[in-house]
Amino acid sequence: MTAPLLEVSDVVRTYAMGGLLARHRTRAVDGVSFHLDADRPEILAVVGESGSGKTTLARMILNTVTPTAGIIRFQGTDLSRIRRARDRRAFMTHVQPIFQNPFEAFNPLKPVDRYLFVTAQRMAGLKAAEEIRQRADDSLKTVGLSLAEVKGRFPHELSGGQLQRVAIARALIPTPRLLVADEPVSMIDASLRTSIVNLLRRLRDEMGVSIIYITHDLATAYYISDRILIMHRGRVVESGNARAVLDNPQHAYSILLKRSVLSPDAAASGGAVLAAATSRYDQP
Ligand SMILES: Nc1ncnc2c1ncn2[C@@H]1O[C@H](COP(=O)(O)OP(=O)(O)OP(=O)(O)O)[C@@H](O)[C@H]1O
Repeated sequence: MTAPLLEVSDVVRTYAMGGLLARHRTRAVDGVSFHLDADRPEILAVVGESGSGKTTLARMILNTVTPTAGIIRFQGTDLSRIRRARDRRAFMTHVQPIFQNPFEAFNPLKPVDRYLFVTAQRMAGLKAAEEIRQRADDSLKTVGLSLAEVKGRFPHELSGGQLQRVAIARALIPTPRLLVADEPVSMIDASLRTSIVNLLRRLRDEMGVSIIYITHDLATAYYISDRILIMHRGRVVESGNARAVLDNPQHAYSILLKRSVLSPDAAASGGAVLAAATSRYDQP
């Protein structure tokens, strides 16, 4: 039997909070379990308000934050057992991050093509200059750009949408099986969001890449995801087929989340309506 691509089992992450006298632990992620099949690429949306634990969960899957309890396995390997640099590199060829702000992901003083070349050398193990250039160009073409367009250009010479495409191209160079995309379109101009979101869908359909898509945005989650996890205070309160859950949420928090996000007031309030509504939900 093939091991799942990713198995997250009862994972917890706590952090110490407060000063010396009022020290307590907060459960950023509190007993989360799910898995991704190895033979069925999918987009899994993880949604929830700010502070619900989405980024902490993403970091544990990327193996940059260690769970306090529980196990995460990638292709059957327990991530806590990956210690040697060589094994870490091998893991990173399979699981790649996409971050929220592409301008923070690149050094402003380095031309962006350097990143692609270094990734092709270090992560994909390519040696010949022509092979490296070719892999960078192929990867850029997958995201609708080309090496000729970005060669020698610095991050500030590209739009946010173009730079996020370069970040995705870089992540694709080692031919990963899983992308962990944490709010990948929230800093991108609204007019360019759809093209990035469509790109994620194409990567699933044409390259067989699974994607964990972390977002506040229920509309794009509805549009591209196969499954959804709704998180609240570190826990998964509802999960299932994305359209079924969003069309007909069952859990009180999911109903509130949908209502708050979709109400006309919500767009104008920049999240204040959601925060107010969910804090009402939190009242005992
Ligand atoms: N390094 C840390 N030290 C202490 N507390 C942390 C740390 N990282 C996260 N937390 C806390 O854990 C909780 C979950 O945070 P997390 O960033 O995972 O949520 P999120 O859903 O990704 O929020 P956002 O959408 O705002 O990024 C929050 O209460 C946060 O303050």
